[in-house]
Amino acid sequence: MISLQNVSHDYDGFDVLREVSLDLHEHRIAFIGANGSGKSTLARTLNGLLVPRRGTVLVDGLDTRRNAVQVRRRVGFMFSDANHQIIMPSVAEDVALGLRGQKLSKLEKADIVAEVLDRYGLLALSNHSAHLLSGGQKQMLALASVLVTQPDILICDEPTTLLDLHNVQIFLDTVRNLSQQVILMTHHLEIIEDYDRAILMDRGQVHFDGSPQDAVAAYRRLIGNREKERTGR
Ligand SMILES: Nc1ncnc2c1ncn2[C@@H]1O[C@H](COP(=O)(O)OP(=O)(O)OP(=O)(O)O)[C@@H](O)[C@H]1O
Repeated sequence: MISLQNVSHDYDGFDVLREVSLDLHEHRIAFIGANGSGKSTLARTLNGLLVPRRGTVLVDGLDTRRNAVQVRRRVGFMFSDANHQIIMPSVAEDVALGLRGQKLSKLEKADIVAEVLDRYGLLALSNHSAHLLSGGQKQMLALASVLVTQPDILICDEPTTLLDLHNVQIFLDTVRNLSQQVILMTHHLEIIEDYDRAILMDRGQVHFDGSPQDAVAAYRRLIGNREKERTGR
């Protein structure tokens, strides 16, 4: 489980997260909220990519401030733009990178890579250039490359932003069937309907925490109120 305790962060004095405390234990949790509300910053604190200025993030009791390596092993991270994540020239090599350092023979690694590529519909593309894949294929590759490391928890920061409707569906179906805990940051409110919990962020704070339906309703009310403030009507 990930636990945030009084987490605050600022960029050069500009507060982005303010005293956020949450225990994240449900199987699938979504974070929603306006641009700049702090979702990506919060996402990056969950696997220690970012250590918050104040407060503590614990992953299964491990403090991200002191146990970065163990935390990264437990928590996989997917960026919205897979180009930030794909490192190796070929599809198979990129997935294999996740197995480096593991005590496995070349043959065992090749078998695992082939099995993972097959599971995510990429086997026929094994030897293709990873950077020449379509956007949807890149996203599936990024997912495969994270999941080959067998994380307990998967953080997805706006994973569907660059995908067309068909690839959104493929991505969602894939994620729906994962046994791992999934924590998703998104602007696509329709994709979180069957999530176990949704948290609405506003100006670096938790504004609402509950069911997806109630969170989306709270978001619409919030936007309505902000619009009234802005226009004075
Ligand atoms: N590396 C950075 N340096 C300075 N400011 C940053 C940095 N990253 C984010 N910010 C600022 O922090 C605030 C929160 O950004 P963040 O990306 O966490 O929000 P978000 O809810 O994910 O937004 P969006 O939905 O637009 O992706 C924004 O005002 C942003 O400009």
